[in-house]
Amino acid sequence: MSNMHLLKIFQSQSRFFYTALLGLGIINSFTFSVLLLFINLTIAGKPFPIWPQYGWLIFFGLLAVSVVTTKVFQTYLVKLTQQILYGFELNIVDQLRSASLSDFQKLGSERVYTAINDVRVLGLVPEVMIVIVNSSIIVVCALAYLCYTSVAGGLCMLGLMLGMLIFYSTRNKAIRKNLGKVRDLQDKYHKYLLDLLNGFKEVKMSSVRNRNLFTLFIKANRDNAKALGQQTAVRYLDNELIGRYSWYFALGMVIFVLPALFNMRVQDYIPFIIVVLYLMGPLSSLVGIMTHLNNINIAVERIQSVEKEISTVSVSDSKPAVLPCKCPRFESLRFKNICFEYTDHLKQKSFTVGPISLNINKGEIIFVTGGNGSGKSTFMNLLTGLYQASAGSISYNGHPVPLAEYNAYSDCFSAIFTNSYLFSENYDGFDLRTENTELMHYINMMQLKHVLIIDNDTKKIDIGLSKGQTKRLALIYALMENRELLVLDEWAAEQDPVFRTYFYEFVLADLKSMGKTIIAVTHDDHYFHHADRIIKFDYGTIVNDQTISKVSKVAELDQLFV
Ligand SMILES: Nc1ncnc2c1ncn2[C@@H]1O[C@H](COP(=O)(O)OP(=O)(O)OP(=O)(O)O)[C@@H](O)[C@H]1O
Repeated sequence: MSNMHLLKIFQSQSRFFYTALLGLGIINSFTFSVLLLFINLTIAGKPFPIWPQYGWLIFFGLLAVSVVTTKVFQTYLVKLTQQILYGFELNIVDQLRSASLSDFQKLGSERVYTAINDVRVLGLVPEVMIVIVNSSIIVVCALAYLCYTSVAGGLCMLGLMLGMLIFYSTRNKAIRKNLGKVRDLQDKYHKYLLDLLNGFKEVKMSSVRNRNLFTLFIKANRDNAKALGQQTAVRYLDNELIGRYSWYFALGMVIFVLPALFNMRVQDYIPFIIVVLYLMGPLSSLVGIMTHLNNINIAVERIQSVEKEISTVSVSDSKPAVLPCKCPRFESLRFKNICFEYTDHLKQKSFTVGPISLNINKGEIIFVTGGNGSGKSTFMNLLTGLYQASAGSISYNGHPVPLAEYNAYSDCFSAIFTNSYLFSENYDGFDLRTENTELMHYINMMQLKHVLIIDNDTKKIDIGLSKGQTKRLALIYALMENRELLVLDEWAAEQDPVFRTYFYEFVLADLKSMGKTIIAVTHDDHYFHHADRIIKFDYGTIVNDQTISKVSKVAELDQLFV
């Protein structure tokens, strides 16, 4: 990404950006030129050509104008940068929440963490931009002044600077490559950290795993990053060193070579010496700021690539047309030739689900069964609109559901997945007070009356539950969503035998009488006779879809589905 791109981002945030930049440029170039002229005239013992008696006033007046202009621009830039910085941050999260599940799974949380960290780097923009603008103006003014004094000398200096520019841009390319590698290492580092945090128990349970994770992955990664970081820092410092000393070299040329070459008198080459000295500060600032500029450019590049990846197939939040905000009463759901493919990192198909065709009717209790890896969870993700089918169509109450309405479609389901997650805050806005009779009814139903602690003040349920209890609380929350379609993925797997029997024999019937339609993935073949229908998956397709008559014997079911 070029620096121009960064400027474009600023212009897109504030349409006065280029104008402000130009204003600052004009005022400061005028100021710096006049200051340079003053210095040279004073040394040459000449008065200022306009209003010589008010020279001091012009000098300090211009300084004041330049300080005020830079201050105004600086403040404007800081505000703009913060706006862009927080905008980027929110945009990443905003796009993430509307991304499809498969995009999110492909992206990986570690990339998101690195991008969020990268956003912070943008805080350096005001400092970098002010240095670049002011220093470049001084360089241009000084060169122009030099050319005005002596064309040959000015061109010599210009040549020297161009040489330095080419030298820096060549070295900078190598540095940018290194910085890119450091960021890739950062992505991996975040991944290993997530492994350590999410798999803490597993890490503690094996000293080999524990040691390998640390030494072979985390430490090796950090060692690599350290080596690259050192190499980059040394290169930067070398650049600075070469830049500074080549300018001293230029000074030496001016003092010793120019006078001899062009047969100059002292007063002729004094302006050169002044200009060279005048340029030393800005040039070294420019070289010094390159580190930050590179970091900013790389950060923006990476943030934008993450944003682009997230936004490729993001589902819009726009108001649904077929499915209004509140889901219409459920009557039927139809899957027609639905297909889905997982792809590997080379975009090759790794597993295909479908074509799946089926109808689900109001009030049905459907058990979904099949071996490990047969496609049950993938089907559940397709059913709930979390995955978008590559072919086929879904109809809700006879109306086809377009891609743009998948969010609204998902809102028709309550779902508890195998690795269900309980949030730290009540994002659903549930009424979590003991006075809420509905809540208390569900708590009784889940036999958690003496386990859950409801804090009426904070309106929160204190969480510190076993796995089975957590799943029961998840079901309470799911029921409080008051949705007609309930999807459960191996919900009862963590329940004790007594509660499991109670769940299949009584809870399911209760939920059905409340008007729920239930689709549950289960391996609990002892309870298959509590379903109205059993769907069996194998190799990604439905191999059996059987309605269970109430008179069916458990033995018959065993033959059919096990
Ligand atoms: N995120 C993913 N990326 C790529 N392939 C996947 C992904 N998730 C699942 N698969 C593949 O899809 C196939 C079906 O997986 P799925 O999770 O749907 O099976 P399942 O029937 O639910 O299995 P289980 O009973 O073990 O939970 C598996 O072979 C798996 O390798």
